Amino acid sequence: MALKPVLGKLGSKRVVLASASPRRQEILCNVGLRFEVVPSWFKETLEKSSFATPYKYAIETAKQKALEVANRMHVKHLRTPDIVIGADTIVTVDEHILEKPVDKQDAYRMLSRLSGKEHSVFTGVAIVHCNSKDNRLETEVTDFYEETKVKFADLSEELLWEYIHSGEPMDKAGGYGIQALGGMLVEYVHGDFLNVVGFPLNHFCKKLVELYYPPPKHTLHHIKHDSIPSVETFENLSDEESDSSSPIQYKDAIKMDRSKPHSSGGVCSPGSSNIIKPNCMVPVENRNRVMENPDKFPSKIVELLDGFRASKALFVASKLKVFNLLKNKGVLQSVDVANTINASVCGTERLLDACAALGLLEKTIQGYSNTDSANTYLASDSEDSLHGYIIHSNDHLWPLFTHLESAVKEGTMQNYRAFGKKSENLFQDSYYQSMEVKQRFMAAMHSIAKLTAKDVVTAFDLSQFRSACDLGGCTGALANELVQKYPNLKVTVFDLPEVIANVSHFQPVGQHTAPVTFTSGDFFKDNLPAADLYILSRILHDWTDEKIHVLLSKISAACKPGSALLVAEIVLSEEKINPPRAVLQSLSMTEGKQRSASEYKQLLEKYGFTSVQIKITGNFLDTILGFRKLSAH
Ligand SMILES: O=c1[nH]cc([C@@H]2O[C@H](COP(=O)(O)OP(=O)(O)OP(=O)(O)O)[C@@H](O)[C@H]2O)c(=O)[nH]1
Repeated sequence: MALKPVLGKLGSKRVVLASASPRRQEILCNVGLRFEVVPSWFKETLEKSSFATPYKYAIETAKQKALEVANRMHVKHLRTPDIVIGADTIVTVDEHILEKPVDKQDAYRMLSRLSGKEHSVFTGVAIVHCNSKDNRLETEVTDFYEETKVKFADLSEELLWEYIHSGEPMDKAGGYGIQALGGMLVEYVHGDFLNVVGFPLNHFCKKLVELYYPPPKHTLHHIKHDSIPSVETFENLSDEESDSSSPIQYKDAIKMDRSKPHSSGGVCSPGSSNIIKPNCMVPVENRNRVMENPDKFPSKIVELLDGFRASKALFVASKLKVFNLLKNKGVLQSVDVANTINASVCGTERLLDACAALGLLEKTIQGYSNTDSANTYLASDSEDSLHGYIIHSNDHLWPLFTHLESAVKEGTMQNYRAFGKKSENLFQDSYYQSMEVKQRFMAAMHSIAKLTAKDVVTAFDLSQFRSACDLGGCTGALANELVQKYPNLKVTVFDLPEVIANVSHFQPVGQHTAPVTFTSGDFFKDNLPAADLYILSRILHDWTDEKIHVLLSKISAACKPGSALLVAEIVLSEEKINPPRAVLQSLSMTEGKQRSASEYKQLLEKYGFTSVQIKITGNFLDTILGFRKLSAH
């Protein structure tokens, strides 16, 4: 039986993966499930000894992760999901439960314990169905676990340390990643390979079928209680539902995944955003067709190959304000859209169809209409609109990326080739002197800051601070979110005079919190406003080490003991290939670079900040908080 009908049913539901694990995201993306990623804040601290078996511990942790996200989305953002999926992977050996190592010594302890032995990997999974009734959240939990046995070869000390120094063990249960370098440690695997990687896809798919297509009552006796339903359960679908013309055959899908080690890269990893991921946005219908014969068809490569067309369709539809029009009018035929946007009917129809194929619009016999996601993120007048950033991507990033080959050869930004101007200092460059370019840039920063601000201000409890200064805070979007969350906090935005001169039309109307103060200056040259908390959001990755030295030295000097620095950036995985969003951003060849968690920690410590904590939100931006100690190095 095919999986397509189940995915079709889920296509109309708001599915959330409560996990920051890029592997889980990739595994689920690969089967064509459309979902959002909202990493759980649940701390994995349940008392292990209170569980009769290790798998019960993994299941309970998975459940708590999913419930935490369901509750948070319901209460905080009033966006109740339909389904939240949580998972937890653990390794057991000699009656010990191993989770992710806390440091290299811990990784050493784990790996030497596993050396030469067989161990079990358990992943507990919870599927939480949510329903909001009278503003109260009702949940129904389905859970299960999968066990896989893995045998390690005898590991020499040399190999063990070489592996640990690769950085790979740190975010992996048991301290190894079987899908990558850690595969060299393994002699055999008995059971589901993907279960070891972090998500038992086979069992999960069966569970979905069981939930959405329960077997007719008279066949129930074929299924043993508390066991995985047999594959035959798939046959319970009617002909119509199981559409044999485009099957993702369950066994084939598993075969494909097992035969190829999973790279942790991929388009669907965290860091892209808290909205549906681009390649998950491809409608289920199309994905299934592409994946029809996974062994013979390079679907991922084809998706990447077509990616530029998809991006450009989004850019042009945004530029022509198609999403605004459909938000205001509801449903329109292509001819009406064409007339309003002053474009050809045939061209408009092709564009609208492309947007529908990409899952941005819906197409029915009545015409075209926005999806919820388009109303929320693509119409320029929406609260959470990404319009500014999309236009910036089209007008600024797209020309730069057409010169990627030169950028790679020369290792420099391609502003001169793309715009005929050099851009050493953004706002002082003649290219940015144009009011239109300046405002477009600010609109782009504003839309990203608005989208990310909530995650940044809630990542840590900042209630202990009395004053904050957002350095390079541009339109004040983050500052405004800060004063909403902490009404007693006095927030100053410090940015270049040219920026401050243009902030007025980005200010929220009808906000009843203390106003944010805007101060102009150059954070490399001028004195910084006094504050207990300094914020650098999306600043550090753009500058050279020398400039960062100047900036962090100034902040460090301005900080009193107990003050802190909050950095918001996309944090790279230690192997530096995830999330792809950060890695792809680097291709712009700005003077700066993206950094991993350990690099940010080292950087902050170098300038006298201690107790550095890092929160991976899995959304657009991660956060790093460090406290100023008594004396600087
Ligand atoms: O061979 C491999 N084994 C395990 C992994 C990865 O290890 C982690 C397991 O940790 P956990 O279940 O706690 O999940 P987190 O990463 O903390 O993400 P959540 O936000 O879901 O809690 C998991 O990422 C596995 O993928 C591996 O990659 N290879």
